[in-house]
Amino acid sequence: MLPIETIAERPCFGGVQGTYRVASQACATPMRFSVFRPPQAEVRRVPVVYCLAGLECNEETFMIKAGAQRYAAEFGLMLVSPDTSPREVRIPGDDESWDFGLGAGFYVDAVQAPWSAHYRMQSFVADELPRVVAANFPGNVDRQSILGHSMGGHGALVCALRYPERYRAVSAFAPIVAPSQVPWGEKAFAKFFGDDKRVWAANDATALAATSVFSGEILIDQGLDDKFLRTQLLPYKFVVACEGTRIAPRLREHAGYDHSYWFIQTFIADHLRCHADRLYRD
Ligand SMILES: N[C@@H](CCC(=O)N[C@@H](CSC=O)C(=O)NCC(=O)O)C(=O)O
Repeated sequence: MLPIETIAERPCFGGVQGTYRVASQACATPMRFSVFRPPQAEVRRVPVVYCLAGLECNEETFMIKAGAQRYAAEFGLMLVSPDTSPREVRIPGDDESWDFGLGAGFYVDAVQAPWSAHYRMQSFVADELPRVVAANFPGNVDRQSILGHSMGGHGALVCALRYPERYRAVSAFAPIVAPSQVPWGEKAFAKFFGDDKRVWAANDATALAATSVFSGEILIDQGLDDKFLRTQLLPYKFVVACEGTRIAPRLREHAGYDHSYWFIQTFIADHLRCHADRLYRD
């Protein structure tokens, strides 16, 4: 059993928006997450979309800022958004910078001490959360998908490329696609993984593209006025890495849009419609 504590629940678009806490075995510390139950979940189990937020965010950021619930209610999708790092256990150095540690767990399983004791966000998202959802909510975890923004886009892509059998769809907003090659990722991976470049590659969407058996389209939206585009995100590297594979990135570039949730709000309906199409397909 994976019992949860309810922190708050409120009506939203005919469904319920809630924040919860679970004693995570993966992270060996309590973890928070939020869930939107659409109205359809009153009478049946509904497909589940995991929504991964970016640096400095928490389990509420995507739910409050993305404007996703209106569409999830329309399409019959449960939304699940985890916190972006452990918080109730502290590790020296976890708050020294905004792009590593607290609020910046990078959705990977650290292998290097001291981080490896608790920073196991990939196991939390890909293994444990589905079991938590199945045990406590009317979500159908045989029909799951995943999306994310920035660091969360990296997390979504890596989860889908590593575990394609678990997700029927994946998409991303302004994802970090090649963490091994950009400052945010280099800093985090050095601390989480040390020098073992095989572990780096196993957690890097651009490196994984050549070997993943994932097949299908991946919608990626990118604002062209995003201040992180040319230094941290580099979506074109992923597009090139997918050439000759069965992964089909559909990169849409949007003049004038930046890295913010205003950008995400603008295109979230397209993402959830794509996810619903695949989640409700036979
Ligand atoms: N403090 C930073 C900016 C942090 C930031 O922009 N975070 C993004 C995600 S970045 C990649 O993962 C975010 O989603 N923030 C929440 C929001 O509400 O916008 C700086 O100094 O630039």
